[in-house]
Amino acid sequence: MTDTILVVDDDLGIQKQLKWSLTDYNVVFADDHTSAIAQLRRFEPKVVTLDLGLPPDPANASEGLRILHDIIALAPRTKVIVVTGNSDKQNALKAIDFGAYDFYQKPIDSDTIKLLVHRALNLSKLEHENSILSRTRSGMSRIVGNSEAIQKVVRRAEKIANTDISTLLLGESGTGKEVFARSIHEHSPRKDKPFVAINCASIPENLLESELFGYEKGAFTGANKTTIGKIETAQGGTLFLDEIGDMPIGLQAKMLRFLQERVIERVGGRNEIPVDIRVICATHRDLQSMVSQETFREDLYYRVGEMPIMIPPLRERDQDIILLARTFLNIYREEFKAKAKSFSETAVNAMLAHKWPGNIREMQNKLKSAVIMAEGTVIQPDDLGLMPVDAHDEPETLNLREVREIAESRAIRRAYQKADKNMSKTAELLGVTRPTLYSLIDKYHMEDIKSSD
Ligand SMILES: Nc1ncnc2c1ncn2[C@@H]1O[C@H](COP(=O)(O)OP(=O)(O)OP(=O)(O)O)[C@@H](O)[C@H]1O
Repeated sequence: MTDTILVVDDDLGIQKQLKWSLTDYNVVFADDHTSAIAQLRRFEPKVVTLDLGLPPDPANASEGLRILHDIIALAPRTKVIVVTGNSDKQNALKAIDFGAYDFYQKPIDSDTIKLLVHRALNLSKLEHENSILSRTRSGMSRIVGNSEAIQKVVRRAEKIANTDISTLLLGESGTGKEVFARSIHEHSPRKDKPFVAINCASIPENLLESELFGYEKGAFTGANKTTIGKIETAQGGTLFLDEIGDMPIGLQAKMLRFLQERVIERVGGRNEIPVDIRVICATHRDLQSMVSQETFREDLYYRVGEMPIMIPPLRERDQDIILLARTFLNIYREEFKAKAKSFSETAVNAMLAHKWPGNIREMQNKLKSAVIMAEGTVIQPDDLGLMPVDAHDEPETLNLREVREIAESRAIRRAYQKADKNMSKTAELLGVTRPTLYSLIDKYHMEDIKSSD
């Protein structure tokens, strides 16, 4: 989409000259305070060039500075390049003091002004991306995600990080349970102590007990020396028990005792060893139904699940799909020195339509191979191993009202992603006004779509 530049100047000659210099952009004009503010509101330009010498006070810069002041107050991220007469350095510096991005002295030279605008625009885009990232990365910096769903989970995790409550992370494989466990640890008072993770599903049943609790010399054949287990290794810190649903029923009673009494005994040992550990568990299984099938102890279930946190699957986090894809694209591009820089529109649509059964892990894998395989700078659905979204994706219903509703809500989502979540741009892409867009969002209950303007 072409970026809009607002030129505030009352000199028609200069307006024309700037229009010709800035052909890569959509240039809009204003010639006084009222029209400048109206255009600012209407087009939300990232860059404004502003002549300081405007009527009714062309000789002094008072009107120009007033406009500058109001632009910065209304849209503080806008980069304003002030244009001054060639002997008016003092006002130029005053403008910089007021918050202008740069100044430029007449006469106007096409190449220079082009370069200035280009740089200002780049900076504005970078700042915008950074602000998204910092919003996304506020607090729990490992967790990339802008959707309301993930932000809610982050807030919940941040709150409990300070406590010692046993947390149970629930969610499909690859949704980020381990990332959350680490983040909780890093935000807890135990952060300088060890974070020890153990996957209960990946260790054979007969070894899991000694792996967790350790063993005394001579406890069994091959136990040549006393060895401490994962629980003792985590002393003072956090123990992450992944796939707790796969813990053998025989070991569950011993786990319960450790969680209740905070003491352990090594295998073959007789001494009770006190432990001070925070425990975080995770599982993709339905523990509640395991309890009813008696494959998971009810008392242990209540003990590990004092505070459950449900991490939503990626397919329910539309907004995060593109943000994560861009994040991984940048990481892998750098890592593999690849030339892929962006996604084609069909690739974006294919990613939004894909169900992501493997969640974020699947996205990492797809992005890695796409970055390596892409022939050009633009990643296509094929590079991602995805089918382009086409007519086969039609809704099953034949009810015209429903068909229309499905098509409309899909179009709103796509426009919103394409417009980088800017509501004015989303409305513009859809060819509706902002109020109409808001009423459609209400009508289709798309509460996750919010203004980031
Ligand atoms: N919100 C996120 N932001 C960035 N990377 C993420 C996020 N969530 C997960 N990841 C990455 O995705 C991968 C899978 O995450 P993780 O191992 O935490 O998932 P999991 O739910 O524990 O999976 P499993 O149940 O299969 O063990 C990891 O490489 C992790 O770094």
